[in-house]
Amino acid sequence: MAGASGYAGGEILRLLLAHPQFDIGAVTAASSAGERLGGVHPHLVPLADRVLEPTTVETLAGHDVVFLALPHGHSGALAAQLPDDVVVIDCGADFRLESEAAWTAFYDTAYAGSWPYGLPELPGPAGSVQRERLSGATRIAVPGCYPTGISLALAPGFAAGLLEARDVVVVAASGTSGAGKSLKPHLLGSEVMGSMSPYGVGGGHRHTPEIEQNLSRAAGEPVTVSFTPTLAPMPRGILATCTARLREGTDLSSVRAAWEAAYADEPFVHVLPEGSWPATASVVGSNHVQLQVAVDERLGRVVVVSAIDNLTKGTAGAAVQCANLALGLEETLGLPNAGVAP
Ligand SMILES: NC(=O)C1=CN([C@@H]2O[C@H](COP(=O)(O)OP(=O)(O)OC[C@H]3O[C@@H](n4cnc5c(N)ncnc54)[C@H](OP(=O)(O)O)[C@@H]3O)[C@@H](O)[C@H]2O)C=CC1
Ligand SMILES: CC(=O)N[C@@H](CCC(=O)OP(=O)(O)O)C(=O)O
Repeated sequence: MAGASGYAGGEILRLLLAHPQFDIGAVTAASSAGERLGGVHPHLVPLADRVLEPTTVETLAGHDVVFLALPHGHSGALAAQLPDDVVVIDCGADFRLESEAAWTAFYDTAYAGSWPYGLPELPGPAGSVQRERLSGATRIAVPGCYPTGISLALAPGFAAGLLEARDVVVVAASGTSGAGKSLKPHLLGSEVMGSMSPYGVGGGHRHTPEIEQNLSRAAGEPVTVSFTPTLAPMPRGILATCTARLREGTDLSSVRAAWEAAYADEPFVHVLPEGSWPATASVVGSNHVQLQVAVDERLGRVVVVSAIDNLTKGTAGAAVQCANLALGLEETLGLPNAGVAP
């Protein structure tokens, strides 16, 4: 586990502790190398006396599966030196985008290429689903947290041909752990508590091309998205409100039918019963995604709300789910099936 001292790495370790088929090997870090894991993640009691090692190819070699939870730009060089038959699951953005032009427009490191995209439930064209590309893969790029909730919310409508490809608008609120654990002035408690604030406004957030890539694949034509993230005063969770224009003649019953059909057999994605709405508190600590759909008949728009835990389904849960698929294990193995409340 590389990046074990970070938020995503800590969550992957929490899930692996409950996984019946994994033994945890080396745990690595950067500035925390040499420290006890219990010092940085006191909640991971069974691993408290493990010592964090430096993140090098030598410490990661010899494992069947390597999880990378490093800052952007650090995964490519490490992965390139690991044998091809080692399963590498990368939580960073480095291998998510298929378009070099999109990467260059939103990131300041060199384009590294793309790996199979680790969102198994993502509906594609003609009844396809992303999981088909993940079984047996040895390199998988875990999605960003916002793209997970937003893509799952809207893709069924595009795959079913119910939505127009323009004028898609998304506003999403994230808990502060989405930004990682390093010190950032805008994340100080006194700045965040009791306040919500937007950032990346005006189409500048780097998750925009990732969301567009996913929805364009589902639609079979280019989809453009206006995406505005906001920061919410909570440690975990993302609530995304996504709206798009319905094609002429599409009503609520055909919308519900399309979304329910897309996720009918999915263990982790749930279209809630009519009248119930997703809430971050309902999914914290679990690998579940909650969705609800509505139709604004006056404006001819669909409104889809999704809730995920950014650290579980939004990162670590997806990483373990993808590792299960890569290894041919049961996809749900070791993943938290119930959240914590209140
Ligand atoms: N937080 C979230 O909700 C999500 C995160 N991700 C992605 O997961 C990855 C990790 O994020 P997160 O855990 O939040 O970040 P954190 O800042 O919490 O952790 C970063 C980790 O990377 C290590 N690290 C820092 N610099 C280097 C370096 N130069 N070389 C090797 N290791 C280094 C840190 O070690 P040390 O502490 O010892 O310096 C730490 O273990 C990122 O790519 C992020 O985008 C993806 C989806 C959601
Ligand atoms: C609240 C917050 O700051 N969230 C992060 C998203 C975290 C994530 O999923 O992103 P990557 O893996 O793509 O870095 C952000 O907006 O940059």
